[in-house]
Amino acid sequence: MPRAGAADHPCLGALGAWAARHPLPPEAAAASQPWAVAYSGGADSTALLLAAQALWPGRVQALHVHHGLQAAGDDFERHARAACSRLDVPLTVLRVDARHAPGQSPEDAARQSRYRALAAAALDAGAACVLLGQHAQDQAETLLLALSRGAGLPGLAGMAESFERHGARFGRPLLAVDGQALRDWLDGQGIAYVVDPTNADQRYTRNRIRARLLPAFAESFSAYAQTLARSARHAAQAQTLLDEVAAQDLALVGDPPVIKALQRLSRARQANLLRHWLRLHWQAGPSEAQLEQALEQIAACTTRGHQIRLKLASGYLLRAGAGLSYQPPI
Ligand SMILES: Nc1ncnc2c1ncn2[C@@H]1O[C@H](COP(=O)(O)OP(=O)(O)OP(=O)(O)O)[C@@H](O)[C@H]1O
Repeated sequence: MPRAGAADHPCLGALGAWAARHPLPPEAAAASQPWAVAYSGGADSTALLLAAQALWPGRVQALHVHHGLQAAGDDFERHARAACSRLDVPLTVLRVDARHAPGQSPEDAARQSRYRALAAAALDAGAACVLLGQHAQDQAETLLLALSRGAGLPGLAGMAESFERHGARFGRPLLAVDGQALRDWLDGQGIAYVVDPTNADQRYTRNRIRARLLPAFAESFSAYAQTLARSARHAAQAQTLLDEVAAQDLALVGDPPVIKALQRLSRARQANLLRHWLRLHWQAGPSEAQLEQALEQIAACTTRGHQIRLKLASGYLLRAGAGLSYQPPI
């Protein structure tokens, strides 16, 4: 791989700026903890791996997940091994069982098991953070996907540039980097990467958005990736405020919420509190119709004998004495 640390690498600036915005905790920085890069072998994570290696030589580890789902998985692993050996970057290959449960989408199952495996491997390796390769067009797709599903603010906030999952820290330093610029750079350098054949499968909504919607957007609004990203940041900021209000309200009405105290809040604050409460303890997200029903029931709950039992997300909201309780699915 020629000129791996080239100064014109389109991800270098973004990675450095991201690291400055999200400094490592002092003990991690002092111990020179390694950075883990989630390396699929595709263009985005290849560019990220090269940028990380250029910025922190000798402190980068690659993590490659073999999902065991498609025949091409073995080729991806072979490619990852060869590329990391050329770059002199230590690589850990993680084999996961990504089969989906009934009712779960295959992509979601693969994503869940991937994050779990990456987090466990990063903790094992003592890595400070796992870096992911999503770029500006991925963020735009995420936003359009959220809009197409009628998502609320958490969905419209798009992908976070730093978050914690399964006890590990993750980062997405390339969210403002143009995907085409990154691929052009790799091609110009003669750096090979794999192309996942399922990315072209138009049965997936995300792929249809990428293949049809984004080109149409780009034709009419050349700065669409930046403007959509700005909208995502506004939504994320508003969601942070709503979470703060919900946390204050929850402290006021009790956890689990006392019905009489809940009824004293405005309907919008009740809805915000219930969403927050369900997400906080059970990562559950009720539909708009379910939430409306819950609010009706809470408003009608003015006598001792009034029972509440209704489906909320995939569990049940119940009345338990003076308060609410939630029964998650078994
Ligand atoms: N099999 C994998 N092993 C390790 N990391 C992965 C794997 N698949 C995805 N990732 C990480 O998650 C990010 C987003 O994944 P997604 O499936 O959206 O992208 P991708 O098309 O695989 O991207 P890339 O071009 O980097 O391969 C990737 O950039 C990479 O950092």
